[in-house]
Amino acid sequence: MADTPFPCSRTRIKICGLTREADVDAAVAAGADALGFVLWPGSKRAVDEARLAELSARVPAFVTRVGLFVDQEPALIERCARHLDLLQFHGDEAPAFCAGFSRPWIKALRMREGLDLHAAAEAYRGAGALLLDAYRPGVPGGTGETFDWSRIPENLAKAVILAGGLRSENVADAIATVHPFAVDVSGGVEAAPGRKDAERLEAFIAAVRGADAGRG
Ligand SMILES: O=C(O)c1ccccc1N[C@@H]1O[C@H](COP(=O)(O)O)[C@@H](O)[C@H]1O
Repeated sequence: MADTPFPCSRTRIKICGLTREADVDAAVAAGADALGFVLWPGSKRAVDEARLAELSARVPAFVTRVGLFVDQEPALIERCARHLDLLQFHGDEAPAFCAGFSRPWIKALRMREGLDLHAAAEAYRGAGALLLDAYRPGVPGGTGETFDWSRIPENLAKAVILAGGLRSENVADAIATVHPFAVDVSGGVEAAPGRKDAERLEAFIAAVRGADAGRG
């Protein structure tokens, strides 16, 4: 097992951007640990509050329901929280804002040049983890792009959820390089935006499990 502050023999897997019942069922059946629902209306994968309630009701116990928000209204976030286990803040939310709700939270950081991850880990010390995503100007996330994984220090004081352009073909390399606590995928398991592909989902989860088995 890697010598990191958050060693884990089983990399947790979050499947994000679910919009359909069949995809929720497929992700649960394939063994996902967490399911993400995008509440930001600018996304091609957006669901509204009513749809969130329907989809989250299908999720069995011990699978974490995560709501993704981008600089949104506190009242909306708190209403959605009723159907969620964890909040994912994917915009420019300040630490105090993220901490102001009735659920635990994680903070997404886009890996723009010059980002000091140690400073961010200290600033967002109330987060359950930091989710690291690719940076593309003007786009808050879900770009399907990777970033230079070697920029992630091994001794970060927060658990890392690695995101950004992951797919079954590159996730084993990503795990070997970063030793993340969890991986997060959206576009890499889709047939089209918001429509997951059961075969790609299964291949992704098998690739993660294969990488875990190879770590010894
Ligand atoms: O999925 C979206 O549309 C989205 C919109 C705004 C912010 C984040 C979004 N998605 C998240 O981005 C990462 C990486 O996604 P991908 O695997 O590269 O497609 C992941 O956390 C998505 O949930």
